[in-house]
Amino acid sequence: MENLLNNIIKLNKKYTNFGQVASYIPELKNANSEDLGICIIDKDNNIHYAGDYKKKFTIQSVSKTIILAMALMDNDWSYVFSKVGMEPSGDPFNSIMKLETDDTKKPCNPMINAGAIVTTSLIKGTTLKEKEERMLAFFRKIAKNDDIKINQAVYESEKLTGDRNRAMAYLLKNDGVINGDVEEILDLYFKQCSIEVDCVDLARIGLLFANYGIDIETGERVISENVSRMVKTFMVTCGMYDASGEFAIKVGIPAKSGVGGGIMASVPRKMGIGVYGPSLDKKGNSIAGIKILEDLSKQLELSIF
Ligand SMILES: NC(=O)CC[C@H](N)C(=O)O
Repeated sequence: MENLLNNIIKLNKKYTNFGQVASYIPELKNANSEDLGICIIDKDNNIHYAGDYKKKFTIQSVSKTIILAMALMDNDWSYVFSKVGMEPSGDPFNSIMKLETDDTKKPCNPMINAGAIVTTSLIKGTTLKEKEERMLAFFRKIAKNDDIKINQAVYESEKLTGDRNRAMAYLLKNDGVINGDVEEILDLYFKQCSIEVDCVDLARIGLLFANYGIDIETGERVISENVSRMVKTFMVTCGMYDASGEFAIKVGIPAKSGVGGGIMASVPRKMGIGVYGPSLDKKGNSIAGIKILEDLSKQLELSIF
């Protein structure tokens, strides 16, 4: 397995030259565009890795899966889906357009920024501090890593430059889709995106979703079967934004990307995969990361279709 992973990294390294690291969040520009790493944890708890699997990066939009799970655990599902839809948008992750043109005024799905701002607004807690603590505790629990924390520099950079997200959030408040203090909701959203992880953390979380919410080591049910299923389904239909269709054809694994360069993938009943490659394609997905997953899926026959 280690040979296979090392080979896949070697073969696909060249693709890092064809993309660019995200720059619209200034702090993300500091990433090394040539980094590429992978970690796999299978259902028997075997762990395999290659490349820059230990490099830390911010989770960014991969967090949307986890926050969705929390929102579904904290609220009635019908309430959650009265505020956010279940359909792919076909638009870029930060698009604002359909918030105006859709009759419902609710975001198409929880994997685009507008939808994630809604799920973030549904996290329970009496104060912002309590919500942040609950969120961090949940991330630490599902990644089985107590050292997980927020990257303060990225958080501040996002907060300073996140006016597009701010615009969406105010529009959502105006339309009654989110309630409460918009700046507080945004603060929590920027914090969740700035949580620092590595490939091992993403593989571990991916495995939990792959295993329908049961911790393989302890047997504890951490997330319900239905919520795990819903999250994986959103990963298939919307996880790679407006590249989800092509990704389903070529890779065929539920996956979620982030502009920090991470991709978390969940192969049902088999394994969790964490990939890191901060050089992104035009749609904001790790350019070499997708190639790695494509090769891996072919070689290990991982497509769910
Ligand atoms: N695609 C992403 O990873 C986007 C997340 C980023 N924090 C944003 O809100 O723009």
